[in-house]
Amino acid sequence: MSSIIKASRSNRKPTERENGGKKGEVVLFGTWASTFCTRVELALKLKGISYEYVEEDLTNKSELFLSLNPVHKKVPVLVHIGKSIAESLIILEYIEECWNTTLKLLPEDPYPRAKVRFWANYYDQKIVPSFYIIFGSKDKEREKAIEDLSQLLKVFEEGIEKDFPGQSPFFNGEILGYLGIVIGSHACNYQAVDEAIGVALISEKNQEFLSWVNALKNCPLMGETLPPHDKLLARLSARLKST
Ligand SMILES: N[C@@H](CCC(=O)N[C@@H](CS)C(=O)NCC(=O)O)C(=O)O
Repeated sequence: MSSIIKASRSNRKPTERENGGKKGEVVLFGTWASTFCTRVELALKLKGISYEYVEEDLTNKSELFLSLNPVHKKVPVLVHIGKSIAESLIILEYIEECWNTTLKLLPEDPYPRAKVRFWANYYDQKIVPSFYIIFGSKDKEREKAIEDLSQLLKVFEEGIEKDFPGQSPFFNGEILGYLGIVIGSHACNYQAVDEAIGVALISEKNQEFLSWVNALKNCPLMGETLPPHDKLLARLSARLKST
């Protein structure tokens, strides 16, 4: 793995057990603009796990990468002591279970735990695809797609308020939690998308959601892990021009 880019990244020194004891035992294959990879980086940093980062060129996927995720052929892939794990939500759960002596990403109680997983799943199944539809459409079709997103966000807002009355499920106490990672890694990029498409992605009707996202954006770890705004904007604008 000569192309491995050493990528820091922990807020405190990990214990030997946490980092597996040897350099290179945790390797993340990702790409800088991927919100799914940001999720994994956030979880690794929160748990204080040292890792190496390999930037994968998705236009020319390496044989090594394809051998690690032969089913979906997508980033992120986490390799832990030579074993590969794919799919960001599954990787988050793996990290939570494997490094279970450090801070927790998920609530301890099974019921709120299940609810957090439910809303993370809703976000990935319903909301993430609607961002792609907005990005890939124009004019009236885009207006309709933005309205559809607003309705999905309304369901999300109402569901969160009902399931977590008077508390934020996005943080575990003061610390970013599983749902905060899942939502924030994606939605905190909304300004770059707004600027690229020239329309506000999150409607005025979803002020609640916007306030949650802005709270997540203010979290220092989120700020240092998200892709840089200008670089992302340039990437999105180039994508739009080429379609
Ligand atoms: N459901 C997957 C989605 C991952 C995904 O879509 N990754 C994109 C980058 S953002 C990718 O690798 N695309 C390459 C391809 O589709 O060939 C997850 O949660 O990990």
